[in-house]
Amino acid sequence: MSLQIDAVILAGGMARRMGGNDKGLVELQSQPMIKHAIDRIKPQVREILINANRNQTRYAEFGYKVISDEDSGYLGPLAGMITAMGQTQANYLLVVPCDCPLLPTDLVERMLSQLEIENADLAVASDGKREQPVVLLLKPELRDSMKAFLDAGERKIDFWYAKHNCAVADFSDQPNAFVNVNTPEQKQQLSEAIAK
Ligand SMILES: Nc1nc2c(ncn2[C@@H]2O[C@H](COP(=O)(O)OP(=O)(O)OP(=O)(O)O)[C@@H](O)[C@H]2O)c(=O)[nH]1
Ligand SMILES: [Mg+2]
Repeated sequence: MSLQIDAVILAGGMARRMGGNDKGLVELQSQPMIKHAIDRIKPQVREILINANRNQTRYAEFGYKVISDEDSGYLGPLAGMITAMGQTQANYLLVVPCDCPLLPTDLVERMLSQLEIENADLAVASDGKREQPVVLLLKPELRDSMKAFLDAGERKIDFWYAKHNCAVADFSDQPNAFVNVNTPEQKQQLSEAIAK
């Protein structure tokens, strides 16, 4: 039986730098930002879960299951990840944010390959300069470890994955794939770059 991989798209943040507007629904090139991420990820996984803490009805219109953080205190991205880890029955869970519209089309393939080469528990993507802590491929069994970390009051993802055997998947050949849209200015810049 081949490996099953599901994805969660994190859209559960407060998006303060976007003026509090729900970032996944903010439009880029006439499409909600999350739709760009869905289009990149859909061909690469079995099922998509959308993680959102508001506008759940609107997110459901994309046709995927919408899940909200088990802990509704806006604890950060780990809160969305742990919720999704408890819902998937797949062998691996891909985690991506809703605000990276140009994600690699070979993201899963390369993350899984690096994870297997290193016999690791999870993989994190790197653009060659920086690790992308919200772009992860992980085993759902890591849920207990993440729970203990959150229960201890810890919030930083990179501190959590440093406790595990974590492979780094190198995407330095496509550094723009992880361009992150956090502000209206960044949205405008990306819009102009795509139009060129
Ligand atoms: N489920 C969940 N996801 C979150 C939470 N906070 C951030 N995220 C997600 O994590 C990813 C990276 O977070 P940021 O880009 O910093 O997003 P943000 O916190 O909404 O934005 P700022 O308030 O401007 O920092 C995004 O996909 C967010 O939707 C949270 O409390 N719960
Ligand atoms: Mg961001």
